[in-house]
Amino acid sequence: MRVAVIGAGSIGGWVIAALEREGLGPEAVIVRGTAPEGVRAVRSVADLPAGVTHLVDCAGHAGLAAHGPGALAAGIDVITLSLGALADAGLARDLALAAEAGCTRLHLASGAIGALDALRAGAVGGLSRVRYTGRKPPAGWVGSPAEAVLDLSALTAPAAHFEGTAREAALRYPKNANVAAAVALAGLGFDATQARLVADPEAGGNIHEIEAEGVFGSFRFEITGAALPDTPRSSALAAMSVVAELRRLGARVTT
Ligand SMILES: NC(=O)C1=CN([C@@H]2O[C@H](COP(=O)(O)OP(=O)(O)OC[C@H]3O[C@@H](n4cnc5c(N)ncnc54)[C@H](OP(=O)(O)O)[C@@H]3O)[C@@H](O)[C@H]2O)C=CC1
Ligand SMILES: O=C([O-])CC(=O)C(=O)O
Repeated sequence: MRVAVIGAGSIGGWVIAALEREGLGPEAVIVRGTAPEGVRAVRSVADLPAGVTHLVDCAGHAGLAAHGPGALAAGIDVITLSLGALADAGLARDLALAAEAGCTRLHLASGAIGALDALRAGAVGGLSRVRYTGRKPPAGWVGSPAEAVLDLSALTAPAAHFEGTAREAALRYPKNANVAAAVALAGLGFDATQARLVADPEAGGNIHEIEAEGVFGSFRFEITGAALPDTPRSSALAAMSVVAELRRLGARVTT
């Protein structure tokens, strides 16, 4: 396994350091601006060193759109955290066609949520209702459409700023609603999955909740994720899930 990364922001920086600890390079990092010291910075898939087998996308929707199809078509598997980008049907189709052409796979990291395995299994028997609620402290919504409906700095009680389908959430909140997309893709799909996004001054972290019902029964899952040290927006678990996915892909016995 020879690994490269797209993006050296909050998650990318954590992942690069973790890959070094795991003995997995990275061989190179695709960046737009400057790269952290000690890594080989490149601008595009074409500049990657020969022999890279896996490209880890930590750059958000724009990074996946810019580099995902090219990597997949060139024979490089892609592991992404930008699941919400798949709410754009055109990009989802391009990625699938590129993977087909390159005999590769696009792997969706579990990101900041869990219980996707139960949703995937439940979907086989039939799901009747899946609802996702994402709750972050106000600072976690800075730079998102929440700012148009709430005064985040003055909030004293929890306030919902979005209610709709997972597709709308993923498209409108590209930096904040990838978990809504993960829940949708594992379960009822983008249009039948309900999503609710809340700014909560009392939240002790990034809280993600799934309520699911179906032939299998029902479950409720909730996780309070600690944010990465340099951003209140992104959960550390999202960065960890990329490395977990690489470990899974490299194992003979997979969980
Ligand atoms: N699935 C999940 O659970 C989660 C998914 N995410 C996704 O991960 C993304 C990254 O999060 P985070 O690290 O906190 O965000 P940051 O803004 O800290 O980092 C994003 C980095 O990607 C770079 N980038 C953007 N576009 C490109 C490109 N085309 N080519 C190369 N680099 C690019 C940015 O560069 P520049 O500085 O030049 O803009 C920036 O350095 C989020 O936007 C979100 O979509 C986040 C949290 C959870
Ligand atoms: O990191 C998180 O807690 C979730 C997040 O931003 C996303 O779903 O895009």
